[in-house]
Amino acid sequence: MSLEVASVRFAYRRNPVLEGVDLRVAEGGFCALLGPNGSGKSTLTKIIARVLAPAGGTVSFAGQDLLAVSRREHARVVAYVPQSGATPFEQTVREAVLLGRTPHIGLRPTRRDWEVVDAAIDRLGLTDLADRPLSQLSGGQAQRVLIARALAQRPRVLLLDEPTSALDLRYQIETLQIVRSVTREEGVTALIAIHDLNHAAHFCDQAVLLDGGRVVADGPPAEAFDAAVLSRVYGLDVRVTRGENGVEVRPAALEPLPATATAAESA
Ligand SMILES: Nc1ncnc2c1ncn2[C@@H]1O[C@H](COP(=O)(O)OP(=O)(O)OP(=O)(O)O)[C@@H](O)[C@H]1O
Repeated sequence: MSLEVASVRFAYRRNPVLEGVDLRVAEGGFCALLGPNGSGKSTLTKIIARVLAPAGGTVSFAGQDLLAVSRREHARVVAYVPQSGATPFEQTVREAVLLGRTPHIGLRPTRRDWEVVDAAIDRLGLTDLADRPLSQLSGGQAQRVLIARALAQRPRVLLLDEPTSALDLRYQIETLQIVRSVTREEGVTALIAIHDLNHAAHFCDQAVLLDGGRVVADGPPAEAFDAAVLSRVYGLDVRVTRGENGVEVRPAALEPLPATATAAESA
């Protein structure tokens, strides 16, 4: 059982963005979707989330065609955390997270639904903010609400589009730990668009690198990260080191600088 994307093509008007993308994430896998700005990461996650329809290709999970099932069935399988969410009116955190239960709820939420909601709120460290309106949250707190909503959905596939972009260091790490534990403990399959190559290498078991509308590297990060490929794709000279702590990517410009005389010394 796996999430499979095959030959997916997409263009915005006449601007082709995805030109035959193939990838496969094993059930319970945690896959990083990497690539420079504009390489199509968001577009691909939106296609899997059915926000956009591809011009061609297929998306399936466990053999089920995710582009053909009903919206409700799709929402039972796939949860999507967009880059940022609309905060329409004075909805509270708890009400916003309850929206994640929509595909499971009958006429009204049950006690069990509220338990799942409160557990997701607790997991994202939002308990103290549960009754606060979304309009009164910081950017990072609002981002954590979107993640809690996706977890409350209890999906089989979790798609996250740069979910840590507004988070401080502690919550970046905690969020990635949470997603990893959801994959490990609950067998959820996760695909995360992310810019930090080192976070991807540390937390994910697969890295897929997009460039020019195609997949140019795919595999365990330690194998997929190649200095020559990354340098070409990002247009920046990078070094890749492999040590006890796994693989690490560093721009050559961040290598220690040669010692230079200070202004005071040379005066
Ligand atoms: N709504 C849109 N209309 C037209 N072009 C778009 C639209 N959304 C994105 N694009 C273009 O499609 C390409 C891929 O964008 P996408 O947002 O998928 O890239 P990305 O890899 O997620 O980028 P980033 O790292 O900056 O978030 C870019 O060239 C972008 O300008």
